[in-house]
Amino acid sequence: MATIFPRDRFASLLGGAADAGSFSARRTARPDDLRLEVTDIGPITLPVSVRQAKELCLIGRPARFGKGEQTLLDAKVRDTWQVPKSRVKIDKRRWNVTLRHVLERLRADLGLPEGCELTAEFHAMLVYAPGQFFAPHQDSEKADGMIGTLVVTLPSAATGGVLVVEHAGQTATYRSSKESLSFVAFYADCRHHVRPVTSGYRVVLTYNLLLKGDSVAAAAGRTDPRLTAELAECLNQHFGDSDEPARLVYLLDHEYTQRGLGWARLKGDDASRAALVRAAALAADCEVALALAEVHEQWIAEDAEPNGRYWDDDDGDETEEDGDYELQELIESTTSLDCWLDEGDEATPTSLIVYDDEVCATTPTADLSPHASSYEGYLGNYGNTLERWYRRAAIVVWPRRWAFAIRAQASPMWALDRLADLVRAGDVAEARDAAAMLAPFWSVVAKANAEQMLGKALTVAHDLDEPGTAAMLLTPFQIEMLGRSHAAALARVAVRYGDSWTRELVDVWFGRDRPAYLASQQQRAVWLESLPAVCDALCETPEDGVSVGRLLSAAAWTPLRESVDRTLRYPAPSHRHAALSELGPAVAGLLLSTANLAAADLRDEMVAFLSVDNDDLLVCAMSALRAAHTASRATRAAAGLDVVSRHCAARLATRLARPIRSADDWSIELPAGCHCELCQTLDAFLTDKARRSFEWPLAEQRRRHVHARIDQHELPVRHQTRRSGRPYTLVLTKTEALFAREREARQRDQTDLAWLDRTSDAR
Ligand SMILES: O=C(O)CCC(=O)C(=O)O
Ligand SMILES: [Fe+2]
Repeated sequence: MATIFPRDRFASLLGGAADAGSFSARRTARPDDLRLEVTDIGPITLPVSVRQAKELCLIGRPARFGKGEQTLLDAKVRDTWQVPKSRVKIDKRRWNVTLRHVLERLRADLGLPEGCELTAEFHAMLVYAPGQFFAPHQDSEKADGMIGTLVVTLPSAATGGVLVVEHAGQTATYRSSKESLSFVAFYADCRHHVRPVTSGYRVVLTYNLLLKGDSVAAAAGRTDPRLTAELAECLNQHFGDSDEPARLVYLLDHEYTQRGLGWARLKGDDASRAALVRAAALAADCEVALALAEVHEQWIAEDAEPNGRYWDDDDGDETEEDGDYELQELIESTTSLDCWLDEGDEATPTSLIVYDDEVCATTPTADLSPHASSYEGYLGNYGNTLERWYRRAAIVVWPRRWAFAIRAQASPMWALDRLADLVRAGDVAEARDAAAMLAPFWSVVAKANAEQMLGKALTVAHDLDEPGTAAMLLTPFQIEMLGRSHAAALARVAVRYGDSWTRELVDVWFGRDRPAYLASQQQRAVWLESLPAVCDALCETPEDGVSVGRLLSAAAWTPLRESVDRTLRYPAPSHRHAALSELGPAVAGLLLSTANLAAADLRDEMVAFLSVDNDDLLVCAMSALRAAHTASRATRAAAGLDVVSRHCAARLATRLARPIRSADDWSIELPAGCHCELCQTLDAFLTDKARRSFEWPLAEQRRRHVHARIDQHELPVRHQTRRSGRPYTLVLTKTEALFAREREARQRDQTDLAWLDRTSDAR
């Protein structure tokens, strides 16, 4: 026998409990209850005559429909006449009594508890001539408190024009009456359509349905104590006595927009179920929140027989959105929650993924209509897959003893605020205990908004006065998030917990254990450029910010030097130089930081690294000097940049002192790399001053090796293959670029040297 999990029993008890309200309902009234006049036409007689209906069409305008924020006109979606509102006059005295009466019954039909009230706000008068219709759609919530739509159909001899309303896989159809006024109400999350009118004219008044009063509070008065106790028992079993924080997420049946979500405004059965869940939670010492859920399901699906009809019959039990596939097996479902409202409707920004073993629902998600879907067709291992996204509302329940952990998972920022509040109130011990509860999940949840949380986290970590918990709180962050605004808090926390604690933290922030791709080179470089400002701020803190700054810069140097070393090994000179030049500002940032911090050891190490005789490194050094140029002369000197500048100048001068290549010197240097017999032949040709071209019979593989060597190092040599004879002949020709490049290099050196002369006073 399959086990029934407590959470499933919970959902099924709730399913049986509700008053079985419907998502739509109909009531009727006598035609004399409506006295309606339209300007220029006069009183409308009921049943509506064809003559008056035609007159209404003549003064009508094509009706628009809402799509997102827009209202559109498209006769393929909505084809009906709308009579201008200003022309419609209804005798209110009589009509309001009828409406109140009808709405009171519809309230009950729709499963809304006594004690709350439905009111209707006139929206539009519509006339459907033969052939006119309105394709499937969902009404937008046009006002706060709007929970549905009321359609009042005037009696007429029309046929067709059936109103079809769908919700959670169920369909209701409403034909208009020849004699009575018909009132159809449905919730705003129902898809509905009007089928084409086949003969005569269909005339309706549409209303926005508003809910007055608190639907959940009204239902609360009528909850069955026995059922509440059973539900509470399910909660106790679900949570058991384990120490792991857990939730129960009960998915409701109706859809809500962010604007429309609120405890007081739950629709239909959701209201009475929510009242029960709240009562059971209270009995089981749990807390609750209302949330919006996005459910993503992935199914294995199979192509189905196409049925080819546009207007589906209502009695078919398959209500697939387009009927061309059938669901076979659920591969995966993920539920994420946002927009968390506690019992007082107070909102907490949330972004939380919940696990399947904490989710339950009375109506399975697959019975609802997805707001998006994509059919992948055949996909490797799985065959055809279908992905669907649904929006549902959810009630989240958790034991009060885990309140802090559960809320912290939903909103880490809230957790930090709460810890700060506790500290401020003098409850440091309680704050410490609460913070310790975050340990199992903090590194995962804090990553989401880490950037905005670092400042608060530093302060809280300091105030807890507990090194282990403080380190746990700070571990999820990355060095690139640290800005000058964090300096004071960082210095304070470092002084409080000491050197080796800080060193450990800084290492983690630099991603010692983090895959390299997580912090891109680019982000790191930008951060290094900002490091002097961070160090400035650190130096200004009353605490010992300088030693933190030294720790940071020392930790930054190792990976930066490795980047430079890696870049030096790029074979193509153009890439190598571009990348080395890009690293210059980061190198400058770090060097300037050493000046602020008087970190002479690190400075000397960096200066020595930059001052070796290497033409490639010169590119990086020049770029660093240019980037640091805006710093004051004293700072540049303290950063050792004057030494770097002198080294570059000397190296440039040496290079410029070399004789200019004579016009008949065609020798080219082949960079080291390969010593194979082909490369030796190639080298002999390249270094030969006199030879410009070389005809070299070579088989394909061997030709390819030679090509690769030439291209890899961007040598000024053209390679062509003459496709005659066997093997083909590789024709190598040294190009004029050899001379052009040398001229350009010399010019660049001159410019650089002149710039150094202008900008340095030390020479
Ligand atoms: O004409 C009807 O019955 C429904 C009209 C409608 O769906 C709307 O105005 O949004
Ligand atoms: Fe509608």
